[in-house]
Amino acid sequence: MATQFGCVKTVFPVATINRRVSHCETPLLFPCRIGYASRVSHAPLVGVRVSCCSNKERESGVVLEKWEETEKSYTCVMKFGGSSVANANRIREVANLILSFPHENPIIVLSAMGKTTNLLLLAGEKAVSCGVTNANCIDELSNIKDLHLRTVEELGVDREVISKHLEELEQLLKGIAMMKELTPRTQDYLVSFGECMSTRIFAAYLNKIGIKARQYDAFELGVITTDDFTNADILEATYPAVAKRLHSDWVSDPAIPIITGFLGKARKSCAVTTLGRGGSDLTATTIGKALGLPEIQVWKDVDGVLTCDPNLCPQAKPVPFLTFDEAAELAYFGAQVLHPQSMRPAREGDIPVRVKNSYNPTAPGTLITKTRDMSKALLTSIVLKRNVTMLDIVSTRMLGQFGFLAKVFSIFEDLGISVDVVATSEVSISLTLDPSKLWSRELIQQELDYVVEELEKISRVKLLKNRSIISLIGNVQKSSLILEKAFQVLRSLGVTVQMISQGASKVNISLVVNDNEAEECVKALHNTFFESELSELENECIPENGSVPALS
Ligand SMILES: Nc1ncnc2c1ncn2[C@@H]1O[C@H](COP(=O)(O)OP(=O)(O)O)[C@@H](O)[C@H]1O
Ligand SMILES: N[C@@H](CC(=O)OP(=O)(O)O)C(=O)O
Repeated sequence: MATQFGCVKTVFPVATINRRVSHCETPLLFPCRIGYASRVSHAPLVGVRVSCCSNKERESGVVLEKWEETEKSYTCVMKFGGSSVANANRIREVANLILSFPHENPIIVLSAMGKTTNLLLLAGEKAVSCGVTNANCIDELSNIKDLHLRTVEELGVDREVISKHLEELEQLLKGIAMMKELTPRTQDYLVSFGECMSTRIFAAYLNKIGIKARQYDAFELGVITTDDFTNADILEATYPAVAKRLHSDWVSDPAIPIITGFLGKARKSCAVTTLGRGGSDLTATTIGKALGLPEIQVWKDVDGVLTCDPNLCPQAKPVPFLTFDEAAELAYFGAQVLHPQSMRPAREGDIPVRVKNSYNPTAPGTLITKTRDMSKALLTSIVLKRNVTMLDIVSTRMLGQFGFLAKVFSIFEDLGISVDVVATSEVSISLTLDPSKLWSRELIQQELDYVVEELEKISRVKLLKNRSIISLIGNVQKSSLILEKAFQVLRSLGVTVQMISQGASKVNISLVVNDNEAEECVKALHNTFFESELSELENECIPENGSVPALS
């Protein structure tokens, strides 16, 4: 698969090329075989290619260097989620999909097969109370074993590639049963088996069919994180470490890297960490930034980012273009399709992210870039976050008292609780708390009790549970029109909005309503903004004749 290139005669300045590729108006990056080396890359300048350096580019007068013969290096990251590699058949299809881009040298990031992460979490929970002798009989363990052993058999690869992991997994569950506890650290180690096995199977399969591949565990590759088990943050040291390792392996022995998504290594304890559910997207964008690659692809089971969760609105349509800000907001406010932090490295590296469907590779997908033409955009997507807790906090002191907001937020900071949506007046604040922080049931009540107790020292507090945030992501320059339409819909449903907030990012308007009304609201809003005839005119939708991004 590695393509040798002829003698490269000219090269354009790194920054120019980087800018040109990243800002490529046409989203077709693959056919545009521009030499690429990135100013954000931590890798040495390699892989410069010139097969299609157009005249236009030459005329820009930036021919600077002569290069010796170079071998092509990595060209993009392709991340495949659990649904894309759910069984042997899917693995074959993904391998074919990768092969269908013969001129690319991708870096592959994989999630665990299918629902393996959920099964591992359930197995861990059961192990806590099942007793040591029953630990090897946990149903979820059997399901995981069946799936992985069946897959290696069907693919015709040696079961040795995962047999040690399956044995160790069983031992680990026995250990949890013996200890009768599952700490966040152990939980991360437990779920890491999913990605460790899927990548080993995939790499073995590629090698079997003659494509040279090399498996990497992210925690050995240089993905360094905080010690916040179950939700670790990637640290800066990751970028040079990953770039150095992947680059030197490429130079010494080129092979397609198959890397575990979702996992990292804690800086202090050196234990395995996870990046939060759906964290493989973040692994992909991190690697893309580390190597300064021209494109990051995340392959899912939907035709890109949609106008709404398709489980909620089956009529949801793909959104062809998004900005990093829109995608980040959408992910942060609960759209499962992207990990909330995944846009950060892509934005920092200014690397386009393409969301594609591995079940329907010819669908154009969604292209996420720094900027896009917003002149026709009204609403991009509607996102629902359920089971949110809202706090109404009214100062008991006099009007004009300064420092009230600071005191309130310092209480949240002390408790490590994130706040999602905020609306303030001089003497009152309404805010919603991030439910992902409220991880275990007992802790929720404890935490909330403590928050209220602390806040009551300076204010009157009303705690309102079972609320939902409906986020309207789009062109907030047109907020009057968005709100006019939205409130018409909500009024016709007889729904009272309890809080409204326009994000500083200027791409999001959040509305808080009761949980039991939220779904109906989202469906009606989606119908008005995306399904009616008028909405076709006001919103950007995929054109029928498809002048939208496509892969070569
Ligand atoms: N706005 C949205 N656009 C696309 N998919 C969404 C959206 N909101 C929720 N989803 C759900 O996200 C799923 C894809 O995300 P995920 O399951 O994390 O993919 P993968 O495991 O393949 O990485 C879809 O199957 C869909 O049900
Ligand atoms: N396997 C992990 C990480 C991940 O990113 O998965 P997926 O790409 O299937 O959402 C999870 O389920 O959270």
